[in-house]
Amino acid sequence: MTGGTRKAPPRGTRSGVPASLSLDAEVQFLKGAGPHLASRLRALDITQVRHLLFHLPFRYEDRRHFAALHGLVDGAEALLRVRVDRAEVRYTGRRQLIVTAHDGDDWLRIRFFHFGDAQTRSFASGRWLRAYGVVRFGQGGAEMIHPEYTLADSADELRAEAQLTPIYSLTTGVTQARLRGLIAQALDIASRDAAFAESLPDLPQPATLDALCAIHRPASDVDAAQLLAGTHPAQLRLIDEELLAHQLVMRVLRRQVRSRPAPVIRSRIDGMPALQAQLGFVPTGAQTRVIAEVAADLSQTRPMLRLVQGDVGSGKTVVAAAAMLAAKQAGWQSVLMAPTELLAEQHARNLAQWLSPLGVHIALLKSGLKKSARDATLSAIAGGEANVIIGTHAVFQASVQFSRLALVVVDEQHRFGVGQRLSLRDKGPDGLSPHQLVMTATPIPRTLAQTIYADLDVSVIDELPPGRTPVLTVVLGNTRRHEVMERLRAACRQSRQAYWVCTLIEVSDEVEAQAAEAVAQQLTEELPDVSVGLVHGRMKSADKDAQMNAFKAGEIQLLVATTVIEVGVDVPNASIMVIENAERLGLAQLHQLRGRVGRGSRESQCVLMYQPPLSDTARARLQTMRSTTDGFEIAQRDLELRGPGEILGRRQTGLIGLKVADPVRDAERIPALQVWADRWLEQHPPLASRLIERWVGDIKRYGQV
Ligand SMILES: Nc1ncnc2c1ncn2[C@@H]1O[C@H](COP(=O)(O)OP(=O)(O)OP(=O)(O)O)[C@@H](O)[C@H]1O
Repeated sequence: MTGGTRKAPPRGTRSGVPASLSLDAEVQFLKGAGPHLASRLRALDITQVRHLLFHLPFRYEDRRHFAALHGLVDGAEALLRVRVDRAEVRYTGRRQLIVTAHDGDDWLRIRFFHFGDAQTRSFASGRWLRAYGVVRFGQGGAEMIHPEYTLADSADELRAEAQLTPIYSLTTGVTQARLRGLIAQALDIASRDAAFAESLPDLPQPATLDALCAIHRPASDVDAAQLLAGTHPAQLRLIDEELLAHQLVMRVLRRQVRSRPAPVIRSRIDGMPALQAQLGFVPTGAQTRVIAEVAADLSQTRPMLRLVQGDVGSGKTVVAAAAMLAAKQAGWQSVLMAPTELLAEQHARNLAQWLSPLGVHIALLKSGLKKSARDATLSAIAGGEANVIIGTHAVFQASVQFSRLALVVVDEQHRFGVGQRLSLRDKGPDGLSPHQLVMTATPIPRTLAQTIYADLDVSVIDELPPGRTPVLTVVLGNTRRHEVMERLRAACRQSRQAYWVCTLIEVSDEVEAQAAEAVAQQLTEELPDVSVGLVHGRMKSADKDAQMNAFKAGEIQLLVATTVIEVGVDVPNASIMVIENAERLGLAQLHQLRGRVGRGSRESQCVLMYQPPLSDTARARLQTMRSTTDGFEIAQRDLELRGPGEILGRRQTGLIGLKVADPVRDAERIPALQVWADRWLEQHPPLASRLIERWVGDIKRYGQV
């Protein structure tokens, strides 16, 4: 069934879902699903039926009325009903099919660049066409490129939709219609679930399930303006629920972690002169201050829970290095957990360079190690010879036994779940709970950080290392791709190094990898005198490693990459970054990517290429990137520009893995929620734990709320 295109069935209508299915069931058991679809859905973090409920539309399309061409503004999305006048194939630059049609008053040109003969013939003169897409007004009048369309022989056969059409983020092999059908089943299952019938105090109406239905299947009389702006009561209800659950879980987490004693590490930053000698630079004032804050925490008898916030390239790794050195000197082990293997390897390289000469034994745990090598590493960790252990979340598999773990450093916390953070408590020896240091490059104002990360104390590195020249950013349409290549050729001749980042909207490593391979191939052909490398998420770790090492060593001059390099990759000699389809990325992601250059003293450039035509928001985003390199300013602009587009259900790229709420946008709602959170913990612990379970997952096994 397709919930979005028909009038919504009343809540509770059976969509043919087996009565035995619960919200915890795996999605593969839903009608029409199966293991294959289920494996695809995993890319969207959907494994259980309940996850579908909270996979919310990130925007809506309004196809409820046919628009008149003369009332439209440039760049508007519109549903049109027009009559075909003629269709012809032309060669103007590119082979294209141009369909000319009119809506009674004005003319519209529709262009297709990919088309077949049958399609060309289908646009017979006099037929009616229903088209949905972006309308552009150029010199030749109104125009649509590749709209979604339906043809009919009479106008009456073409109707508008009864409701707003929800649009979900997708992955390969999963269409909007498919997802809508699955979500409709999930809503039916939820309507039989007792937990959803429970009324929750404090929170405003509508109740959760009604809110979910209103969002997934908006009624025909919904206040569309509110829904499109993300201010509908149903949306606000979910935002409040999620923020409340978040406040609750942060409180529980802090209480639980700090209920145990911690290893006491007295360091007085003794290791610093020795460390400084290894670094080859003097830490900035901000780094020194934050290192002192961390050292003070480590000397306490309760575990540290500290967030270190610093803009891209501000030098957070140095803080981690100082803390881990202090732990080693006091006879303890540390773990550094990175979000990707690529970063784990890079940290291992950097830290080995700084810390190995000081007698610190570093162990890198990565996938694909031969059994004998892995066993040797595991036994060095269990036996205590390894002082610093680096890896992805795999460092906390059951097979990894620590000897004296006292400090866990988590790089980029939003990829690390709350339950996992809580479980760290059990990893220390003799009932001691290790200290936790979280590092993030997400710039948010300090006061807000303290509210959002209610479980953490916050330190900010608000100073960049000296001698950095700001990155010069240029914005170019991809018709000028050739020029960009010429520039790269010239730059590589001067022994400069560059990244070329391929981006796609689709959430799929596979497609992204293919695109990157194709670009690498093309660049190799067009720039025969430049050595081109390639890294993407589907490569074997050893191959990625080899490419990164070669890039770092300067043997590769131009590194084609997917957004795997977004977080944290550090090659100071790389001074040019080209980002393809930059208009598709959010500001935060562009800022992270651009942060990969401008890390050395050389003047750096970032070329943002886009596929015209640009929407107004995309244009404003790219303009922001051109005008500033300050992460806080960019975050502020990001918020202003977000507008009615991406409202709910963005992928969890945000700060702390929230699905619906945006703590920066929704900041003013938080104070009330903090009061409720305290009250719920005191008066309604079972409700608190159920709300946490609904939004965050099962943390009960780690202790009582
Ligand atoms: N005080 C300093 N003076 C000079 N260079 C520094 C200083 N601190 C760090 N660096 C260098 O700056 C680069 C960036 O440091 P680091 O990788 O720790 O940044 P980061 O804060 O983790 O950035 P990102 O969030 O982008 O990963 C590294 O090459 C590092 O060696």
